[in-house]
Amino acid sequence: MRVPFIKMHGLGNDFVVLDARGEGLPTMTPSIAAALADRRTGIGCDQVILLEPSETADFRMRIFNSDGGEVEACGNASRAVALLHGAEASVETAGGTIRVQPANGGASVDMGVPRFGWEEIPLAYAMDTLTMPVAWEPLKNPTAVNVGNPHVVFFVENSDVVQLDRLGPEIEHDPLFPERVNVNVATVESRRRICLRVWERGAGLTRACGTGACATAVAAMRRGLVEREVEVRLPGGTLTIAWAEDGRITMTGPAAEAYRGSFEWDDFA
Ligand SMILES: N[C@@H](CCC[C@H](N)C(=O)O)C(=O)O
Repeated sequence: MRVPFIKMHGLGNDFVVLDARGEGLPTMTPSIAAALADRRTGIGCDQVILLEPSETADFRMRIFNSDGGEVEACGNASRAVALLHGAEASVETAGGTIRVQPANGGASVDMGVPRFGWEEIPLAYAMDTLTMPVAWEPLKNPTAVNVGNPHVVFFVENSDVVQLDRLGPEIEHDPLFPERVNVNVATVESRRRICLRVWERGAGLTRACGTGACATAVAAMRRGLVEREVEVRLPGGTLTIAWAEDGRITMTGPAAEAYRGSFEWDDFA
């Protein structure tokens, strides 16, 4: 079966989008997703995004990391699919229903309400999630936030010098995080600006992580370090994150279509 795909990205965090809202596809599996995502032998991307019909929202978005694991949320892909859909829509994800609105070559996304309970992150055992009593070498006392998916956020003096390629996988796989975790290292530059690098669970270092930006902004707001609306600068560009009094997070930023193509399903199955 020949399957069309759309290559998209949000701030350089790139996706292979398969639109199965009309015609269905054979069953997606972790090994097919990993094979498609492979940059040497597949199409290559950080996440494979599968759009399907939904019974509760305008459509459903399924997210597979480049290691093949299916996960709950992806901020940058939410903006990309908003652009593809071309109109305001509710989107069912495994992390909850979000609302997307295309705007100025990108989109605004209502990412829902963050959760802070240790069992909601989830952590392996009870502890304060605002200032966690844990450390991995220079990375100390992070904040844990679940924004549909699990994040841990370290505030450091200079995020550029952190060995995230070495410490990221160690923290991601620490038994403290039974579902693994996305690892954010952030420097607060002013009350309206944060600089961020992210080691993504199941994908490694990426140019940008939308949910990481949301988790980091909310963590900094909870600590009183920044205002309720901030710019988060990532290696691939900048997102605006606002946390409203009603508890909901809005993420705004660019997204783009790179090219369209097709592949033979059996070559990856
Ligand atoms: N790139 C994404 C996050 C993708 C999922 C993440 N790696 C996880 O495993 O939770 C984003 O922009 O949020």
